[in-house]
Amino acid sequence: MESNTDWREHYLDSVAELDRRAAAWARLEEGLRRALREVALCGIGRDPDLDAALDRLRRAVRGSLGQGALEEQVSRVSQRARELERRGALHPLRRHLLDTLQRSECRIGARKARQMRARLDGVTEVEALALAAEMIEACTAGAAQQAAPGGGAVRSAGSGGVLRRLFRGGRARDERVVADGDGAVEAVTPGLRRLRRSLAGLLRAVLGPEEEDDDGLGKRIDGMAREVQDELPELIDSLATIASDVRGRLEAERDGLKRFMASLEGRLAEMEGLMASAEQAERAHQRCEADESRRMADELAGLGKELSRHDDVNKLKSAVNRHVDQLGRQLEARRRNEQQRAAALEAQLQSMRQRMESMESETRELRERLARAKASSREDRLTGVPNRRAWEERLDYEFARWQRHGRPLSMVFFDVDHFKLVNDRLGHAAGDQALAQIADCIQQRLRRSDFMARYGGEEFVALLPETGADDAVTVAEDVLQGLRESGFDFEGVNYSVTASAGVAAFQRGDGPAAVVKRADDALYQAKRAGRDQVRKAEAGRGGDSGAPEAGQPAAQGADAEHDQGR
Ligand SMILES: Nc1nc2c(ncn2[C@@H]2O[C@H](COP(=O)(O)OP(=O)(O)OP(=O)(O)O)[C@@H](O)[C@H]2O)c(=O)[nH]1
Repeated sequence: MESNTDWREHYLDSVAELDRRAAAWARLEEGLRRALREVALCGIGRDPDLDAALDRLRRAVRGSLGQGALEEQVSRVSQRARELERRGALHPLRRHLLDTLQRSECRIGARKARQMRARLDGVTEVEALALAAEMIEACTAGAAQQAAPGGGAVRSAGSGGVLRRLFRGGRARDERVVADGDGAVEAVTPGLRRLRRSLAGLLRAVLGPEEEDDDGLGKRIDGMAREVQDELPELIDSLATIASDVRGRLEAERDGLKRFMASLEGRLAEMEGLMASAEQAERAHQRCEADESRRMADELAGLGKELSRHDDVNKLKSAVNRHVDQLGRQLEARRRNEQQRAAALEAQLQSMRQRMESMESETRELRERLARAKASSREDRLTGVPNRRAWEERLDYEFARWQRHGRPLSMVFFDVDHFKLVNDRLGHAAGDQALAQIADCIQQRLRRSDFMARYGGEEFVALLPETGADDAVTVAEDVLQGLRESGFDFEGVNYSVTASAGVAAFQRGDGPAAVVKRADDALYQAKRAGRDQVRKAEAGRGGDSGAPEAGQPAAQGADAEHDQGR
């Protein structure tokens, strides 16, 4: 019985022991499952402590350690994994800060960046934010140092003109940014955009808006900047050359005008002097004449006295002779004086006449120069057709006429198709020649009463008075046909070229800006429809007759639209 009881207890103990072990293994298995889940969640290689714990766990699982040690390793791995999981929300912030640090290393300095990177390990959210603030401060300090005269980038950029140095300084920084990775390419674009803006500003400041508009230089530079980003330093240099040429020309004009004004003042002063001396001479002459007259009167009085005093004829004769001689001498002297005075007056008159003539011719020349300058400020230098400024003036004029008379008025925009390819394939010089020939071709196909201008770049615009939308479409089609037939010549070879056109007629209530927009939209439609064709703007309010209703104001709301531009 005893032995039976012992055996049963022993058996039950064994079962209990097995149950305990099974439960322990189940716990361990559960622990391992959890650990593996968490490890999978966290990802291997994310953290040195976790990697070490995983290593120890791997060794424990391989069996060299006892169960207690195994459990301990599992619990360490899960604890570390849980910690990492808890800080998971920080990861994007940390990664972002690390990226930023890497990109900004050149500004912050390698040592400081290394220190900051070390501090990023295991930081809390608040600490990370504090670190970000510190980073911003360090970057700003770095930038300020670089911007300072003789600072970093500018100093290392070498010689070759202020603009070139500035740009190279900027580009060197940008290049470093590009080298940092794909996302950083974004950082270059705003830089270039800023640069283009600065170029446009520079252009406007140096040339003035009129010069810029003259040949669409601003637009051209923008296009070129986009195309040849790498060649921007050269572009800036050529821009600086153009600017200094134009400024030189303007300064020469101003100096010429100054010189003319100075010489005009000199001439006027000279003439004033001549007039004053003529007046003086006249006064002296009058004094002389008065003296002479007095002397002659004295002589005559003396003669009278002699006549009454002398009874003796001989004495009387000699006295009369004396007086007559004296009077004769006085008259002779007076005649000589008169002759001299007449000669002096003639000389003065002659010199004044010469001065007047030279002043007239200089004034005429100046007037012509001013007229030429005025005309050239309204002419596109590249193509010789009116420029944007002339266009604005003519548009105002034709718009006012249209408002007054209400006769049809249409606008056509022409844009050369794929013009970029001409530049790309044949070079900019060919592009320039093509534009001049295209402008000529358009002008040839228009009436003399029409007005055509270069709107900018490869875009031209025409105003067709007394022409409704449908007739304007016919004219535009004729122009496109002309371009198709003539193409353009470059270095003895004829190349084909086409253009697209958008037509819009003035409608009741229109201001110029509304018509410009409709014609431009129509041009866009022509481009979208495959180019080399004309599109007419949809007739909006009031039909497309082009004529305001009799007695109605033609341009309701036009004033508001008028200055908006495109
Ligand atoms: N040679 C030269 N090129 C110019 C001038 N003004 C603008 N361009 C160029 O004209 C081209 C216009 O290109 P885009 O605006 O892309 O138009 P496009 O190639 O004509 O194409 P679509 O208008 O869509 O048919 C750019 O390459 C400008 O550099 C200029 O005065 N001379």
